[in-house]
Amino acid sequence: MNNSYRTQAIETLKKIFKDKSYSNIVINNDMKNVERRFLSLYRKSVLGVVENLIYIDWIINEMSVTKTKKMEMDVLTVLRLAVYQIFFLDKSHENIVVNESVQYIKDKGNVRGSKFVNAVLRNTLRNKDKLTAKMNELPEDEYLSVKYSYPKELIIKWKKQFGKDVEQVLIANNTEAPLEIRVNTLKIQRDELIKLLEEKGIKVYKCKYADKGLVIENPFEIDKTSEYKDGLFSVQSESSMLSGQILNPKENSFIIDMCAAPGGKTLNAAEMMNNTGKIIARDIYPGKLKLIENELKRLGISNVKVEKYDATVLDESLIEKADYVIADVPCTGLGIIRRKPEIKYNKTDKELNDIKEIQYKILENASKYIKQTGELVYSTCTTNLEENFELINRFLKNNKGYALADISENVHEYFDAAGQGYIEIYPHLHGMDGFFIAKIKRI
Ligand SMILES: C[S@@+](CC[C@H](N)C(=O)[O-])C[C@H]1O[C@@H](n2cnc3c(N)ncnc32)[C@H](O)[C@@H]1O
Repeated sequence: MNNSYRTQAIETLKKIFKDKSYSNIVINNDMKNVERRFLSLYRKSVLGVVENLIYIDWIINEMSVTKTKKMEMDVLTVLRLAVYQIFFLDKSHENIVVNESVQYIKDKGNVRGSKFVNAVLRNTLRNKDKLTAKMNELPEDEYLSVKYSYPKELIIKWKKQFGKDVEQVLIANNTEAPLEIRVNTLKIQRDELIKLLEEKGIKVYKCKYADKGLVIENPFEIDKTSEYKDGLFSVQSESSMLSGQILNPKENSFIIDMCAAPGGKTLNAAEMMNNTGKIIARDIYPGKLKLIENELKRLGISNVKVEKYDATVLDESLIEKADYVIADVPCTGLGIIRRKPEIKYNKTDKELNDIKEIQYKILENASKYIKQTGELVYSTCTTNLEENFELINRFLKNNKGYALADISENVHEYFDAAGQGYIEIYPHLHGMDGFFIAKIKRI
């Protein structure tokens, strides 16, 4: 091992914890400072700490009189990284991990801190088996919370929702998500792209549920390939692709995408319409809209107009104008913990209540934009019922002119509720990101 990647990993972790930045964004940004041969260890270690934070802090608090809440940020972060590596990575490196961690704090001029780190980590190494045994004896909710690193409130909530499957749910949400890509059918067909990628030694197979999707088995730096630069595909999760498959827009339609950035669903719809018709792609954050504009050029799409707009404000000029509306609303993100593990620690009840009201308002506005023959797809990347079926139900009760539309033909035979107009996707059942997708029509 080598200390240089450790220094960067600690800096990255500090940004994630102190500034509450998304791990995937910070990692992608900081990766350039890490030697190529350490990239995989760097990424795995940073994500591993975030994913197993409650477990790690429980171990540190068992082994130290000074508790994690009282520790200096540098010392705490070094300990978190080392404890992760001691418990989750190759055993043979344990002593190197301790030595490098102690050295890191010493190099900062903190001799007392380095002695403390040494004592906690040596103590941890000596007591590893005892600690695991003690963890296994914790009362059930606490055990699940510590072992899989989810706040206790979420364990209690999910026990109510998933019953005896809760442990499977926790495990599935801690499992690394596959990298999926969407074939740009304006430029190439799926079988042809498979051939091109395989010729380069990139192993791919077809997604089970998404007709335009491929799973990349050995995903590193896929965006450096000429196929990516030529716009033959985009990175998009299979669940997100299904939302387009459910929308299934006809050529020459007019679509409003109310929460469009970074553009996955807009771009998929544009490809499905064969670059005909028109899509207005809106988002409240102008910085994120630039991402869509860049993608339009790369993919060769010309039927999209990008606009900054707040979806909670009704746009009178668009009432009953759209053939389709996409309302891919901001949400708690509890379905994408596999990709952004910090999501499990961040949400409060107040935030949830605020977000539900925003979602409801966006849905209400969306419903006003569709023509009499139009269709609206509402989606979230959360498994939280309050943001999903319950929200749709509330809307339908308050708005008698609307109903759920049968989508069973769009998702083949796989989802029971598709005939009733919606699907619920779960990592533990489908191996995909947790999503809710519903199609609503006027009646
Ligand atoms: C789930 S993401 C959309 C993902 C996107 N549809 C895609 O497939 O790539 C939700 C988006 O809603 C945007 N957003 C949040 N509040 C908004 C508002 N009031 N009006 C419009 N967009 C909003 C966020 O910036 C975020 O990009």
